[in-house]
Formats: sequence, structure tokens, C-alpha cells
Amino acid sequence: MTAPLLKVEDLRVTFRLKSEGDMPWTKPKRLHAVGGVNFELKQGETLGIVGESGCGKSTLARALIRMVQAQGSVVWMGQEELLGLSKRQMMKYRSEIQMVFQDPLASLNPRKTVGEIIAEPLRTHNPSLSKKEIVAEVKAMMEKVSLLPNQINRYPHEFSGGQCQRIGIARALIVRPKMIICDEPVSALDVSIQAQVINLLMDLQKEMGLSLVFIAHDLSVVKHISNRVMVLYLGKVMEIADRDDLYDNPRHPYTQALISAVPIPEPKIERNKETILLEGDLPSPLAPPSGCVFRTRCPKATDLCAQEIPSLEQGTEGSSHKVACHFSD
Ligand SMILES: Nc1ncnc2c1ncn2[C@@H]1O[C@H](COP(=O)(O)OP(=O)(O)OP(=O)(O)O)[C@@H](O)[C@H]1O
Repeated sequence: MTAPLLKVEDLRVTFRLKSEGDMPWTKPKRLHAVGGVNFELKQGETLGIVGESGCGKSTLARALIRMVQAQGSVVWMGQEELLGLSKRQMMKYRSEIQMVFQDPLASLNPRKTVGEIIAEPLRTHNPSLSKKEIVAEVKAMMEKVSLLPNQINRYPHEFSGGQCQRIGIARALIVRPKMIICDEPVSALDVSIQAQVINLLMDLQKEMGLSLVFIAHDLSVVKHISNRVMVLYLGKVMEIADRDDLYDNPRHPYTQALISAVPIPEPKIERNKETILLEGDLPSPLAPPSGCVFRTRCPKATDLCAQEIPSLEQGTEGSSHKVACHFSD
């Protein structure tokens, strides 16, 4: 069996916060943004990551490419432990793992032309390329993402939101990565444009054999693009399963609530299950609940849930459907 492209074990990110009013001798508060996440990603696969705002999706993504400091282990292609590498050593892998960000315009330098923006990673990773070669590569990549190559000298503000996201995708793909992390890549775009960008990503994935980590809070979008889906809550994995398994048979009460709230596109089709309303807000990650972090909003919680952290377990032997709940369905 081939090794997974990416293997993440017990990944943890803790931010140390010091508020301005604190006396010098007070201890900084610790915010556990990601608390012991495990998953694997195969070549050509798309893993969707969902969860409410503040549950740690972006921090997890940033930890994978060392934009934030993390503990645990991130093994790349069965060989390299990325968290142990120096910034310099990490450069080699930065061309293999690229990121597409949420706000397309804000993620592009307004003072650079589109050509310069797309070329930047190429110049960094292939300094021996001539100017002519770079321009040819950039124009070819612009065509691949359905941008007009003759617009190479224009500036980001001259493009629409959807076009800016295509520029962001071209910049990520120009160095031929093996994996792309997309952090809410379409949530800032109009609904009509979202589908175009998602379909573009799916076409490019097929053509280039890419693996995707796709972060979003819109469960319909994640369902469309993902092979597997991971549900995060307060920095912990609640459930992970193949896409259809998760959407047709959610086992964690949190996943059940999220899926029950997904709007049905065809109004004539009646929903056969009630929408489950979650009470209360996401607890502060500065003071997470004891035991199961979801228990304060969970309709099934008992004393056990306050005392014991449920481990992420498979329902049946060999199943890839895992759930962290003492009372899962
Ligand atoms: N640099 C930082 N310093 C301190 N706390 C941070 C930092 N970055 C994120 N956090 C906190 O970590 C937690 C997780 O944030 P994160 O942005 O990863 O969540 P998210 O699920 O991506 O949310 P959203 O969907 O709103 O982007 C939040 O409580 C956030 O306030």
C-alpha cells in the first residue's frame, strides 16, 4: 500500500495571550485553537473540513504549512516530518503544498501586476528560469484558469472577485504543487460565481492529480467537492467519514445538527428530518468544557460526557467512519 500524501497526528496549536491590563507576573492565558487532530490525505483526494466560525479550521490549515507554530506531527509523503524542519528546509516543501485564501482581492498585492503576482512563487522556487520562460509559464497558467493572457500587465483592482480568486489559484498552481489548502476560497464570492470557481478547482484537480484540503462553513459546497469530510468543534475532530456516509448517516449530534440545517435546493422536496437547533454559543476556547467539548450544547449529554473525553473511534472494524461521542448513533 502506498503511503498517504499527508499524515497528521495529534496536531495541536496553542496561542499564548497576554491582555494589556495584565501585571507582568500574571501568566499568559492559553487558547487551545487546535487540540489533537489526526487525519490522512491520499493523493488526488479532497478532504473537506467544516465547523462553525472559530472552531480552528484556518489555524489547522496554517499549521500544516508552518504559518503558525504547532505541536504533534505532520508527515509528508511518508518521509518528511514537516514540523521539525527549519524555515529554510521547509522552503522545498512550500512549492509542493500551496494555499488559496478566502479574500481574493486582499490576498493579492495591489501594487503588482497579475503577471508579477502569479510569477512570484515560480521565481522563488526556480531562480534559474529566464524572463521569457517565466512569461510563457504565467500566460499558460492564466489560460488554464480561464483568464485572458493578454491581461498579464493589469492590476488586481481591475478584476472581479471571481477573477481575483482565479489569479490566486494560478499563483498556487504555477509551481505544480501536489496539494492545495483552500481556506474558504469561495465564501467571499457571489453565489453564481462560487460554482464556477469550485468547478475550476475540480477540473484542475483531475488534470493535475492534486490533493485538496477544502475548508468551508457551507456544507453544501463541501458536499459537492469532497471525497471525505472532517467535522471540527472547538479545535477537536467530532467526526470524519466518506462524504456520502457522513451526509446520509451522520453519527455525532453536532454533525446531525449541522446537516439538518443545510437548506434544501428544491423547495418541493420535503425534508424528512427536523432542523436541530443548537442552543447557546460556541464556548470560549480559553475555557473549554471538561470532557466532551460539545457537551454544553448537546441534547444527549450526561454526567459521563463531563468526565471523560470521548476518543475518535470507528463504528465497525475497518470502517473509515470515525466519531468522537459516548452516545453516537
Ligand atoms: N493569531 C492568533 N492569536 C490568538 N488567537 C487566535 C489567533 N488566530 C486564531 N485565534 C483563535 O483561535 C480560534 C480558532 O480560530 P480560527 O480562525 O482557526 O477558526 P475558524 O474555524 O477558521 O473560524 P472562521 O471560520 O471564522 O475563519 C479562535 O478562537 C480564534 O480567536
